[in-house]
Amino acid sequence: MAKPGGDMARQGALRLIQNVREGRSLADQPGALRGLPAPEQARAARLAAETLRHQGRADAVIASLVSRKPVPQVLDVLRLGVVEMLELGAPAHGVVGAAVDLTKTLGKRGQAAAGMVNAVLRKAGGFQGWAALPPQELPEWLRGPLVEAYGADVMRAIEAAHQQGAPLDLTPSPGAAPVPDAEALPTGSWRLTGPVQVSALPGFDAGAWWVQDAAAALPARLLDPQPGERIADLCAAPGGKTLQLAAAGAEVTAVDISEPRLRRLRENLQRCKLAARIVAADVLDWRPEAPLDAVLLDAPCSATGTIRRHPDLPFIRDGHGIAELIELQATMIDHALSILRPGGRLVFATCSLIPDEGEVQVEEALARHPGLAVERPDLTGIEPGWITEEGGLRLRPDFWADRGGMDGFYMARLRKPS
Ligand SMILES: C[S@@+](CC[C@H](N)C(=O)[O-])C[C@H]1O[C@@H](n2cnc3c(N)ncnc32)[C@H](O)[C@@H]1O
Repeated sequence: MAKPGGDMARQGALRLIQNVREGRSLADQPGALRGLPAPEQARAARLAAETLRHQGRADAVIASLVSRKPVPQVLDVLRLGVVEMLELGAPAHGVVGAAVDLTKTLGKRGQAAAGMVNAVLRKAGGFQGWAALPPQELPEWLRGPLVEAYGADVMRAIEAAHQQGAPLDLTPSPGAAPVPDAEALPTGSWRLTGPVQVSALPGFDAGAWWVQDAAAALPARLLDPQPGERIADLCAAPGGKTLQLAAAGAEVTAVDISEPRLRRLRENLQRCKLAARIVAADVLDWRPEAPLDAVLLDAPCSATGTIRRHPDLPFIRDGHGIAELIELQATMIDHALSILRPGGRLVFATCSLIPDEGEVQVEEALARHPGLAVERPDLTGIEPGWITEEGGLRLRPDFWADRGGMDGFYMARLRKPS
């Protein structure tokens, strides 16, 4: 039986990690922490995420201290302990004792390994050079294509950015009062670093801002919504971009296939006192009554630009399904163009680092649609080096490294011929 406090959180974290090993994302385990008090749930979630984020470095420390690789569950207990001590700064004595107790809960193999866990973690607590160990590498299915696209140096810089994690970015409503201690980023987002309780920040209840990564805020800015324009936000939930379009005064229809995610979109609109028409549908089945002025398509993708927020992603995916997503994105682009008025504009965006889900999609759309043109981004705060050959915007986690990075994203603004 776990003792209250840290032990409950450690046991919860181990459960979360073991579910990740079975292919379930950290965000999709509603029952795993049931029964734990809220603070312990938060500790468990953080511990699991940080252990996965730093797994490569933890494994290097463990490998230097064992003669034989421990069985998987025991290895995860060791990883938790190493990360808690060396990354999160927890005192060794508490961590070692708790890890030994946790190991003993793992059946016969755990009982047999308890002495080894004790010895390894005692030594690991004094390990020198943690900060200098190379960051967790991406798995080969993703690393290979990214090295090919960006080169080995950029790959290492992206992995270093994943190791740093992500700050909290906010998108302000027009005229919102600044949040104390938030850094105003060049592109207009606000950034807070360190632990933050979002609902306790000034302006939360009034809906003066919403949480949105600085990179994720750029597709709506690139669309340049105007008051009264009829705009569809396709694949809209949970609605960060819908809020931006509505705040600009556009007449927005938000379309998404997921009812639960649309519920969050509805709550976000309510909190921010903004309005949009909400449609639960497959975007490929949805057509507006009349052609639209503009469409924002934030297409489903590999989400490989969000690993600093979701360090479990490399462990639960293996590259399968990306070819189907690429095909779906192309079909969605064609559909989005078909519901635009002549001269209307489409912003295509994905939170992916893979060029086949970004630059290549736009090149192929231009080849399929004679007269379609890309309009080069001209946004406050972006850097010229982020603009790609075909005229899109490629954002990477290693950009703004001294400011805390940004999610990986691709976006381009396409103009339908008049
Ligand atoms: C990248 S997320 C969108 C994020 C959102 N644009 C925002 O800024 O908050 C992709 C969304 O696509 C939706 N989706 C996936 N396939 C879809 C389809 N065929 N039709 C409509 N929505 C779809 C998912 O439910 C998910 O909410």
